[in-house]
Formats: sequence, structure tokens, C-alpha cells
Amino acid sequence: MPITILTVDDEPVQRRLAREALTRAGYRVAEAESGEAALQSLADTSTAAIDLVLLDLMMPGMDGLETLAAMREQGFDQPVIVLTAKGGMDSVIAAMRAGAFDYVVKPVAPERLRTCVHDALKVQERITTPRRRPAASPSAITGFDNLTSRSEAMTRVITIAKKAAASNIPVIIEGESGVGKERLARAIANASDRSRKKFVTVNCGAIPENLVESILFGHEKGAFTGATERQIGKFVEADDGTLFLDEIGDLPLDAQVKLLRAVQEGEVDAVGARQTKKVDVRFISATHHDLVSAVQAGRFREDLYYRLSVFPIRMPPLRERREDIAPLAEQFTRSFVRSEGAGHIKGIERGALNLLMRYDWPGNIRQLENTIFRAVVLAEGPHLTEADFPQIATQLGSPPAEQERSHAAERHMEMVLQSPSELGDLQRAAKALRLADQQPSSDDMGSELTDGFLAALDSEGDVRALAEIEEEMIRFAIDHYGGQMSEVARRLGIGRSTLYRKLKEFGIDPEIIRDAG
Ligand SMILES: Nc1ncnc2c1ncn2[C@@H]1O[C@H](COP(=O)(O)OP(=O)(O)OP(=O)(O)O)[C@@H](O)[C@H]1O
Repeated sequence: MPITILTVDDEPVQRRLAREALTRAGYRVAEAESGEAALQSLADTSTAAIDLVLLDLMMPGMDGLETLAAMREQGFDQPVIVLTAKGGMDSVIAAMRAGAFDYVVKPVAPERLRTCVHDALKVQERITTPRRRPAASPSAITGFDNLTSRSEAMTRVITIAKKAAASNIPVIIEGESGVGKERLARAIANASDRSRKKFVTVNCGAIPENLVESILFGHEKGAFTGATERQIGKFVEADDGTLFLDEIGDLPLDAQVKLLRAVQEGEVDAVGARQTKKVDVRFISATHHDLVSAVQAGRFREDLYYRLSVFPIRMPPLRERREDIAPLAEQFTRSFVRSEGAGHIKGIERGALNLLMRYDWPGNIRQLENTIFRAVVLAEGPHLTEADFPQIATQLGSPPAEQERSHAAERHMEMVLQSPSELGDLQRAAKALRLADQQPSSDDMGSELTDGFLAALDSEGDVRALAEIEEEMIRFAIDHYGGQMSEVARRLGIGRSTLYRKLKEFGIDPEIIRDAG
């Protein structure tokens, strides 16, 4: 089955450019002219499944960011590469924050696009392949000793959590998504006198409303249409052990009433059962919501809140405990090098760690874990360097001290291949990508662009073929001189007939380049 890429762009010329570049690389290409149409294509089961989405950020109607958000909301988790026209680094950063894999600046440089798509698919394939062993699978490592806590903030959390482990009272862990709430809950349970009993988790936010009662409290066979088997429910399953109520703030109000009774009385009624059952459960809940505000807004029952939050623990986001970033990054690197068989990687460089420590990590430890995974899968050198974290560098908008590698060099090439009117944005982008160190400074990127900026190496680190560079130079010149072919020929130092012969040879359509520019 060929890999299918959905190109989403309102401009037919751009769709065509992307299609040409991708079909030449052997991909199947589907097209959508708007965000709305893209969502329809993704949901359409009658056509080939989409493996990757190439998404323009600037579109009328639903723009790229809205489309990306809607995709994730609707459960489409294909990798997304965003296309940006005029430097638009702000929306690129927003898209990366929203989970885009990477970005490409228009007009699309075919080689860069293909590298980007190849990388995204490689990472995706490794995520979905059973070979992947998460670096820190919650069930594998669950003690306090395995919770990285170099920071003061986290040391405090662990001290409090150890106290909670010594008692049986309900604990609520509050904190942003991916911050490690479940890991902490497991550590508490493992250090408690119920450590040998079951730890049952239930994600309250993921249960369909009409099934909440049955999943929590169980049901008898035939209690409702579809209840073909008796189910004991999570409470009974956790009897004598610990019940972890994740995303408790998402529990519907009706279910909150029943939960309150179960918590208060230690009794549950399975749907359709005649008898009440006594259970002995230790509760640990978690939420990324501000439950106090939810109580004030009437979305969460106050009595239930007080019952569950006898022992509240706030997990600080990673940006409030930056000292933990480096040890976590090192731990994930070691772990993924092992699980991915990437023995050529010996570790992570200081410069890369410094870069990671400056970032805010809105997705917290989970995002850091995924970022390291991606770097380990794609890195070719003996150490992870700053250049292996292009998406973080982009979002930080800060310069790398690290020797640039082909990936960034390609980006640089793209920047150079823009029209002069875009230079302001591009200079900022170049700075964001920290190219200043060993490339000519952004000030050198005046209106006269020199061929010294052309990327000499390909994505494998090898010298690029002359023909490829020649083709790129011609495309650039056409764009740069607004399609005036005699000027293009003159500046390139070749005759018009040679130019036209080369256009034919490389399959270049000057009209398309001019429109795209
Ligand atoms: N101290 C840690 N050391 C290593 N890995 C960790 C640590 N804390 C969390 N993780 C890893 O980070 C990821 C997110 O952790 P976890 O699921 O516990 O977060 P969460 O706050 O419960 O997330 P959510 O709110 O989205 O459910 C997991 O893969 C987990 O194994």
C-alpha cells in the first residue's frame, strides 16, 4: 500500500507543487482545498487512509491552526507538517506547540519537503510499531526512587507524597497534562500498605456519559440493551487496593452523585443489581482542571470535592522545575537508545540540554519524552545535539552554538530562496534557527543573495549533486526576477536557449514558480 499524504491548501498552485514533489518520491497524494474539506477526507472511510497531512496555515475559513486543533479533537493523530508562506513564525510556533511535527516555508523546496515527510513518517512508524517501549512505562517503574527529583519543587512533592503513602486518606493530585500525576499516584500506592494489591485506573474523561455508572460500579447481565455479560466495575475490581480516578474533573454531575455515595459509604450498586456491595478502596484522584473554580461554577460537587481532596498535592509543571529537565532528558535518551537499537548514540550534548532547559514544555514530561524519542529515531551522529531538536529551537527563537547540520542547512537554503520582501521575517527565522554562528550573519542577507547560502550537503550529510543545485538556482532566479526570463538568463550567465533547454530538462514551469512566489 503506498503511503498517502493529504495536501491541504487553498491555492491550487501550491497543491500542485507539493503533489509534484511528493509523487516523484513515490507517495500517493490526496488534496483538500480547505480545512473543512481536509477533515472530511480524513473521516472518509471509502478512500485510502491518510498517513500524513501537509497543512497550509493561511487559508480562508478554517485556517491551519484551527484545522490542526479540530483534527486532534476528532482523534486524527497523523503527523502534520505545516506550510507557511511569509515567514509567519508566530503561527509556525503556535502550530508546533499544537503538535505539528515540523514546518516547511513556501515555495516548497522539493528536497526539503521530502526530507521532512520522510522524517515524520519514520518517527510515526516507530511510535506505532510494537518495538517501541516507552522510556518510563508507568507499570514498569513506579517507586519514589524512580521519580526524577533534582529540583526543590519536586523534592517537596515527594516528601508530601510519602506522607500520603503512609496513610489511607484520599489524595488528589493536581497538575497540568503530562506532568507525571499518574506516575506519582502509582508511587504512592506502591509505597502504601496496599502495595501488593491492585492499582486500578479509570480515566473519567474518556468514558461515554451513558456508561459511566456501569464502568465504575458494574452491571448485571441483561441490565440494559447490550449488557450481554455481567461486569464487576472498577470499584469492585479495586477492592482492597487503590482506585486511581484520573481526570476526575471531567466526571458528569449525575455520576458525581453516585461516586459521592460510594466514597462516603464504601458501598456500590451495580446497574440492575438487587444488592449493594461493600468495598474497601483507597482513592487517589487526579485532575488538570482547577477544581475549585469548577466547584464555584457548579460543574463539580463541593461535597465530593472535599471528600476526595483531603490530601491535595500539586504537581508543578516542568517549567517550574527546570533542574529536572536535564536528568529526565538523559534518562529518556538512555532508555530510547536501548529500545530503538540506536547504539550509535552515546548520549546528549550539553548544548542540547541547555536548549531543552530553556524551553517551557507546555506538554510537560510527556512532551519531553516524545521529543527525545523523535531525536533518537532521527539522529545520525554519535550524540544528540541542538540540531536534533529543530522544533524546540524554532519555538525558542534562539541561536544554536552547535555546528549546523543538513536539516537546518536545508531550512537556511529555503530562507535564502525567498523573495526580498520576505527577508525581514526570514532574518528573524534564521535567527530563530540559530544559523548565525557559522553562516553569514543575517545582516549579510541583504537584497543581494549570494550562492554562498546554497546548502552544500543533503540530509544524509553528503555533498549534493550539481544538477540538483543547478535546478534550485534556476527556480530561485525565476522567482527572484519575477519570471523575466531574459534577465534570469543574463544573471545566470547562460543564453536564453540554454535556459529553456534546462527548464525542459528539469521540468520547471516558470509560470508556476512566479505564481507561487
Ligand atoms: N519522574 C518521571 N520520570 C520519568 N518519566 C516520567 C516521570 N514522570 C512522568 N513520566 C512519564 O511522562 C509521561 C506522562 O506521565 P503521566 O501519565 O504520569 O502524566 P499525567 O500528569 O498523569 O498526564 P495526563 O494528565 O495527561 O494523564 C509518562 O510516559 C510517564 O511515564
